[in-house]
Amino acid sequence: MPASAPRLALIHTGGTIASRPSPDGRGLTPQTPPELPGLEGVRVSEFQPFNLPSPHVTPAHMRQLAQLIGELAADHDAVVVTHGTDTLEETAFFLHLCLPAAVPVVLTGSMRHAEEVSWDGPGNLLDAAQVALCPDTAGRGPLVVFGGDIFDARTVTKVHTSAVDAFGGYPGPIGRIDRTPAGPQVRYFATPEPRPTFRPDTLDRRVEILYAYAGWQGEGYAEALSRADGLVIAALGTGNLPPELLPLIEASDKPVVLATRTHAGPILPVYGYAGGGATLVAAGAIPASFLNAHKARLLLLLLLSLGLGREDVRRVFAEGVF
Ligand SMILES: NC(=O)C[C@H](N)C(=O)O
Repeated sequence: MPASAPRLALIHTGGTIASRPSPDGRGLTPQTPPELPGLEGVRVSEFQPFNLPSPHVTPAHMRQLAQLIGELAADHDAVVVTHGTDTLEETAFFLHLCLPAAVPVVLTGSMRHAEEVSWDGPGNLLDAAQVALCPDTAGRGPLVVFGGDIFDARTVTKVHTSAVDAFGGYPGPIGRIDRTPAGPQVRYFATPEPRPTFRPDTLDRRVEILYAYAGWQGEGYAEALSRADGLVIAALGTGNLPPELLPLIEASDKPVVLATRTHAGPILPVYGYAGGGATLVAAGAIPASFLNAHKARLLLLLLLSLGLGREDVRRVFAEGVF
């Protein structure tokens, strides 16, 4: 292979793309990482920092991955990460927040395992590698490629528990890869925006998520707030809550971020009834903009770990530059 051949780092972390039925008959478990099919003229180096089902992945693993990618970026042109789909969007967003956009990083996974007829692992992996190596991908930072669609780490979300097209998210893919007889065709529909990185030395803060529902009177709120350094609430609609939550939020001195449990759309503090978004924001709550609750949690975790206070946290969420 010529010395000028592109260098790709392939990082395996587990998930269904590495899974098979376990020999003890208990069900699927991560075992062997997938092989990258049909990519000629590329020098591929493989790494496996851990081999986990993605429900076992924590922010500490995400940080470990960010550090590894930071090291590999010095002598690789692009990075692909295989990952379980359940928390893939969280790892993608964490990497998006921590890594400079100059490093092309593409995450992918599969919804079917290697012993199923419709295994989607090899196709997704090849797509991810080709997107990562595509010159137009440079400067976009971590992306997710699944089913030929290319997603922004901020907006991508798992939208189906079992379908092969498991990823979506408002306002949809930012690009697409298709295979043609002439080779892969990658098209982008959006241009990247400049953004800062958030890189604390340690992840030593605790952020919990509470999920709002009709009739919630704040059960669990005080306990969560006493344990945590900040809370995210998956609130109703544009960021509204039952009236009982208003005095609880008013009395909180720790950051309380409002996301929505609705699958798309921003937090807008417009309603003035007790518990309406306008009253919650006046009481100190911080709107999460378009981020879902689990991504807002990661941003809040990084900001608190950087030592930011409530007003600086509010400013970062309000500016929306992340
Ligand atoms: N399709 C998958 O990868 C789901 C699996 N439970 C995981 O996230 O590890």
